[in-house]
Amino acid sequence: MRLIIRDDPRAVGDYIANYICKRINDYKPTQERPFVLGLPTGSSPIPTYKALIKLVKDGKITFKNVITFNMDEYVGLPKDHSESYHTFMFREFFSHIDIPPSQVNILNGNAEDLIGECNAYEAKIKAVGGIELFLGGIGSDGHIAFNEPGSSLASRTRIKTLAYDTILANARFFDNDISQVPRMALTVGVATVLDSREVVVVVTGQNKALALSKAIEEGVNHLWTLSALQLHPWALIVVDEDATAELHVKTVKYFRSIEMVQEEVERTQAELKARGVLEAGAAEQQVGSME
Ligand SMILES: N[C@@H]1[C@@H](O)[C@H](O)[C@@H](COP(=O)(O)O)O[C@@H]1O
Repeated sequence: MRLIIRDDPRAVGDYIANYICKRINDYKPTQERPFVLGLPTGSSPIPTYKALIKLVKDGKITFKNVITFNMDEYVGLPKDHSESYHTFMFREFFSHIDIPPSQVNILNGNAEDLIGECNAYEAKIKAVGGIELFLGGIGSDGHIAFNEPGSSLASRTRIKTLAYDTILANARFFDNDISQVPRMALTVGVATVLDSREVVVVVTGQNKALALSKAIEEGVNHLWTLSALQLHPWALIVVDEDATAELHVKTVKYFRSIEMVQEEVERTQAELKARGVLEAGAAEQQVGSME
């Protein structure tokens, strides 16, 4: 696992957007071989979405050959409700980029057969070849998607009852009225996220600091579902300074030193490539660090 620390949420968003942009461009997606991207909702990914929109507008990236799968959706909230994740995604991201709406996948929390909906979602992910990169966020109790504390780390897309803490946290989007917050959601499982070839998670704000420390400084534990990322071969967590508040100083120093060495390696590789000592492909392969 790699941990990248930036000053504030905006710098975190810029870092992740550039990272995703590079991944998609290096993949060279086509209609026959699209890039499959998993996406979250929440306030934390908004700076990333803003930065990605700018990259699209500046012509640095296109989403024409990208297929997306969202992490979760409330059960029973009308699709066009201002706080449905469907509305959120189009308002904050999809309406501003060039992705064909037919390539956007979001769970239907109003399906007649909710279990069938979840199973079909898993099947569709499989049918398009699996998710290349899953971008995620976390709740303050460490949940990834809506995998609340106690979720099975082997879980798949399913119906989930929300934790009271999450209902309280999300009440800010429902006029601070807890009674308006849906009690259930459809969510991809922890194993669905772990199945993707790469996972990138955004964690910003002091209210996520405890969850971050539990997830990276302690063992894999279903009470902090983000900790399952320790089992993934290619995971990256990008955080702001505030989110590091509960980490040991030595943890922060360690991950900073790794980033420094990684940058040095990348610089050397780029220089060798420029001088024709290394072949282009070889340089990229060596630099793509997996933990
Ligand atoms: N289901 C979503 C999660 O996917 C998201 O990570 C979390 C954090 O939201 P925020 O980024 O607003 O703190 O909110 C909800 O619970």
